[in-house]
Amino acid sequence: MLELDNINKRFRLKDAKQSNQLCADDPRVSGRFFYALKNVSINCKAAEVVALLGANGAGKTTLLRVLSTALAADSGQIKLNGQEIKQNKLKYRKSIGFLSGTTGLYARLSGYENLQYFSNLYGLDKAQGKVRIDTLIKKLNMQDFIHRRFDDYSTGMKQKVAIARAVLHNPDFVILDEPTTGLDIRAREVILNFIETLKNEGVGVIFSTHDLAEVERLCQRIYIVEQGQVRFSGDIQQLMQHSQSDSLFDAVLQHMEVAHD
Ligand SMILES: Nc1ncnc2c1ncn2[C@@H]1O[C@H](COP(=O)(O)OP(=O)(O)OP(=O)(O)O)[C@@H](O)[C@H]1O
Repeated sequence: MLELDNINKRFRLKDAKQSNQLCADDPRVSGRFFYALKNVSINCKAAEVVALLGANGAGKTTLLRVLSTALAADSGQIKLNGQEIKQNKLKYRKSIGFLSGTTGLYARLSGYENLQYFSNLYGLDKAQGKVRIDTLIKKLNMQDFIHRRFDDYSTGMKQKVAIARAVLHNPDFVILDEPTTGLDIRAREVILNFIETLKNEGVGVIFSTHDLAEVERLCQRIYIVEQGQVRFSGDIQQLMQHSQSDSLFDAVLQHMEVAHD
C-alpha cells in the first residue's frame, strides 16, 4: 500500500503583490505563504485505481508531486507497505512511476531512443530493456510512430511515450497527473485501457483527472481535493449516498466549495 499521511506543504510567496494576485479571499494565503496542502492523507492499494478530483488549482498536482518526491513536504509522511520512505528514497523511487505535466523527453531522439535511454538509466540490461520496450509499444499502440523524431509527435503520441517511460521499470505504483488531458478520443482510449491493464497486473494507480466518465470506468475509490484539503474520500456509491444524488457530476460539485466557470 502507498500512503500519504498528514501532509502539509506551503509555498513562500515572492512578495505581497503575488499574494494579492493569487486571490485576496483565498483562505490558503496567509502573510507571505500559500498553504497549498493541509493535513492531506490519501492511500492506494495494489491492483487499485484511485482518482483525485478537484477544481483547477485545488492542489492535485502539488499532492502528486509530493507523492512522487519531486517536491518535499513540510511535514507528514510517505509510506510504502507501512514503512516510512524517508530513509530509503532511492528504493522508493524504483517502486513508483510518475507522469508529470512535463514529459522530460528528448526532442531530437525518436520515441524508441528515448525509451532505450531511460531503460538504461533505470538499470535494465539491453535485452530486458528491449523486451519491455517492445511490450509497451504494443500495449500503447505506438508501432506506427515510435521510430520517428519525438518533436514531430502529436500530443497523444508524446503522452504515450511519456507514460511508457514512467512504467519502464515495472513499478508497483504509478502516479499519473492528468494522463488524458488534451488527447483525442482514440489516444485517450488507449491510455484508459493501459491503466486497466496495469491494474489487472497488480499495479496500484493514482491519477488526477477532470473527466468523470474516466472515474466511473476505472476507479474503485476517489478523493475530492478542494483548496488543499481532502473534502471526500470513498467509493462512488458512498459519494452518491453522501450527496443524496444520482448524478456523479452533482455529487462531485457538492464537494467543491468554489464556484467554477
Ligand atoms: N511554487 C508555487 N508558489 C506559489 N503557489 C504555488 C506554487 N505551486 C503551486 N502553487 C499554487 O498551489 C495551488 C495548487 O496548485 P496545483 O497545481 O497543485 O493545482 P491542481 O489541482 O493540480 O490544478 P489543475 O487542475 O489546474 O492542474 C494553486 O493555487 C497554485 O497557484
